[in-house]
Amino acid sequence: MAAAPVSLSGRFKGSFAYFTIKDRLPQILTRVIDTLHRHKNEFFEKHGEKGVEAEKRAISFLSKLRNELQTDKPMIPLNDELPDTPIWNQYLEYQRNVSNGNGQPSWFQSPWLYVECYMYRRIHEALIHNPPIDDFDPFMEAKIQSFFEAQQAIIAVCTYLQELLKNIEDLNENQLKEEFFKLLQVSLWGNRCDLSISAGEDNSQKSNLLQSLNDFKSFILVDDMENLWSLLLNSKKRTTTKESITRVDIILDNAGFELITDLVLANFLSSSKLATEVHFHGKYIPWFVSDTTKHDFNWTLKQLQSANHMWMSRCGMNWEGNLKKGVWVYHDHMFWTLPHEFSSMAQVAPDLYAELQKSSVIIFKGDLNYRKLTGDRKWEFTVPFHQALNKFHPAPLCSIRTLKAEIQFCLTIRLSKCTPSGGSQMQSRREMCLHAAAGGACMWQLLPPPTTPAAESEVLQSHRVGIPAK
Ligand SMILES: O=P(O)(O)OC[C@@]1(O)O[C@H](CO)[C@@H](O)[C@@H]1O
Ligand SMILES: [Mn+2]
Repeated sequence: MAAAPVSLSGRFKGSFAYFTIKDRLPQILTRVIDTLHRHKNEFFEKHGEKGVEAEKRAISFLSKLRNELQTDKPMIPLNDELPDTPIWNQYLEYQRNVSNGNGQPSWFQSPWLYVECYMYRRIHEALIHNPPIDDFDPFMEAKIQSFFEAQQAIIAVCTYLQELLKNIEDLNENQLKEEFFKLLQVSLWGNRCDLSISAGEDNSQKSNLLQSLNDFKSFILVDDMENLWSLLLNSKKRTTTKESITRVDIILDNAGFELITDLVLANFLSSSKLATEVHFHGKYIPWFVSDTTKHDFNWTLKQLQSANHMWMSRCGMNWEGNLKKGVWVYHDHMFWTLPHEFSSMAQVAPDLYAELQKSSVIIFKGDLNYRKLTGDRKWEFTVPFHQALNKFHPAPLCSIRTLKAEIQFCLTIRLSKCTPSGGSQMQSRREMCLHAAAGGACMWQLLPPPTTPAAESEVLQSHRVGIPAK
């Protein structure tokens, strides 16, 4: 197998990576600094002068970080006392070694995936170093605002779910499949509500997404929901004895509306008995502005329970009940907030890899997870997705992602509404590729780890067009 290509990086001027590091990451850092400024009085009320002093030190730390970023300074080791610090500093050493003497690892020369993850870990370090504000989540305000901005959309999906649950026992297989496909797409489009791509600007779902699914269908040129359905249905049919289980793992992405869509999907999987267990995986620290932490997950359930809308509160009660009964489990392993490609998981976090091997299917939500699945490298579009996983497959996996970065794979083309520049005709299953456009959406399904080359050819489809307006 050919060596993996170079990583996407800010050293490629004009790339999305370059634009992100040059413009968007400084914007996000500035927004964090402004947030700390705006909470000065709260820190004083809660902690007195100590809180104000801590706020000043954190702002000074973040201003220095922003200057390092904007002037392409070398990355420096972390020096807080968190359990992941040695792993981060080992990774910096690794980057020094692989930089082939091209100087120190730095913001515009090192892999985009590393520097972007490193920025969020340095933001956390700025707070950790400054008690008593060390437990402050600088993105909390934006995540809460995004939740409340999406109230109508949340009411719509919670209402839809509760109406559906009233007669879910009476649905035949086709009707169940139809509902499954709908809720998968709601979860897909929920991924547009990401505050990192918007650099913290409001990016919440305002309208009832269920009414737009048909309009959005053409933005998913090819999806593989059928195979995902077959995998779950076959597993359900095998789950006749109480010993065997169907476990679905959802690697969460953004809090707010996207988290609600993932919980709605999970509720449908449990109530339809397509899954006997659902495991959620959130982030260990505040991450990529809107990614879900344990606090966000629990806050969301409490917020729903106390909502003055019957179906929202019913959802919140049911979901908390599922967690208490153990049919739902929440995990937040620190691996998800390390810079590593997922192909390193078996070495770096063997416990997590072993946990995921218990899954019947793993659903990876969002673009960052997709980038880590494929190493965020300059792959040719025609490279088999399975190859890009670089032997990472603890279980059958599916990536549901709205495209926000250049990386993209086409494996087999069943249908395409776009042709590469030059209008080439449909080519053989593995030759045609769609040139990366700005945005789009994918449903990805990786079948159980292929045993034969032929099995691999059954693997993925993907296409892209622009992401539809909300
Ligand atoms: O994982 P998510 O929430 O779908 O997206 C996170 C994200 O917007 O952050 C990066 C830009 O800063 C993008 O690569 C990536 O899409
Ligand atoms: Mn995210």
